[in-house]
Amino acid sequence: MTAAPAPHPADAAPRPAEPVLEVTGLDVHYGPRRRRRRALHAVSLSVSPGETLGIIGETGSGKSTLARAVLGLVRASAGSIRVGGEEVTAHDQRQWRALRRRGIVQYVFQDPLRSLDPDLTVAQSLAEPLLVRGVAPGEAAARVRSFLARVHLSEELLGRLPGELSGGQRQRVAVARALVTDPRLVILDEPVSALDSANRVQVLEILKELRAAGMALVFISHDLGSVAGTADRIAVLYRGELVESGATRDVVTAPRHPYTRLLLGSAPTLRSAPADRAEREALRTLLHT
Ligand SMILES: Nc1ncnc2c1ncn2[C@@H]1O[C@H](COP(=O)(O)OP(=O)(O)OP(=O)(O)O)[C@@H](O)[C@H]1O
Repeated sequence: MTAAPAPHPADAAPRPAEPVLEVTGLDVHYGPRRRRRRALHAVSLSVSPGETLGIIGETGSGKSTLARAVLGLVRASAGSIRVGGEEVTAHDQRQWRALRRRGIVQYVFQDPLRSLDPDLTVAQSLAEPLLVRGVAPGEAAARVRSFLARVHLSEELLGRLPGELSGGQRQRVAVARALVTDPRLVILDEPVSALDSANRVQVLEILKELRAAGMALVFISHDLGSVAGTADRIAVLYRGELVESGATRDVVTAPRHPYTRLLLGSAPTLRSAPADRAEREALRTLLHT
């Protein structure tokens, strides 16, 4: 009997890419020991290269805490976080700074003034992450110009301070700053919530281009409508726990958890028929008492 021929490498099933972000059983608490309050419990998720994970939840559900934990700004009290294959859960501040300097993970917050130094011009803000990584000033300036084009901003803005830009321009500069180091993972915490609809559409288009370029994005929002058009998958946070996650289409068309149905009911444009008012009231009572 002859052995079956070894499969040709081209026939072998493609191996799934290693996740850029892997969070397993994450707990985060705030406050001193005696008055500790749990903000996240048993949160597990992963994001692969080129994938956008949307995280939605109402105010206080723990979205920003999750972003902060993944950026090393708050400590996990249980569970693990891996970024770019590196176990980072027990990293101290020095190790986190080193990881952030390597530019593997970047962030964009709702308020661009939190990501941008008000005393640095656009050119300085965009060049800074490159200079920190040892890129020569001439090359940094050239890369800054190319990134400005990528976020559809004119070179005329390079000499301006953040306070001399419109809100939409500021947010696009913050997005460009997050991109200059060519990160593998970008955490976006409510990146379009403060923008008018024209700027919102522009930033969402930019995010789609990034995803197409292979970046992994975590897009956090209280607004399912903003996330649904961009995310491949959606995870729903409720009172610090992930209550549902799945392909965006499945979560939007066939939500399993009552809280997800409630969120969908608040975003009627996503479904042809808005949720019935009485049903929504009943869900609210169920969830909030
Ligand atoms: N620094 C802090 N100290 C103590 N408690 C905090 C702190 N930051 C957040 N919390 C609490 O942790 C919980 C989760 O807050 P978090 O900011 O992560 O929610 P969120 O979903 O991002 O809300 P929002 O949409 O309003 O920003 C809330 O109960 C909040 O009051």
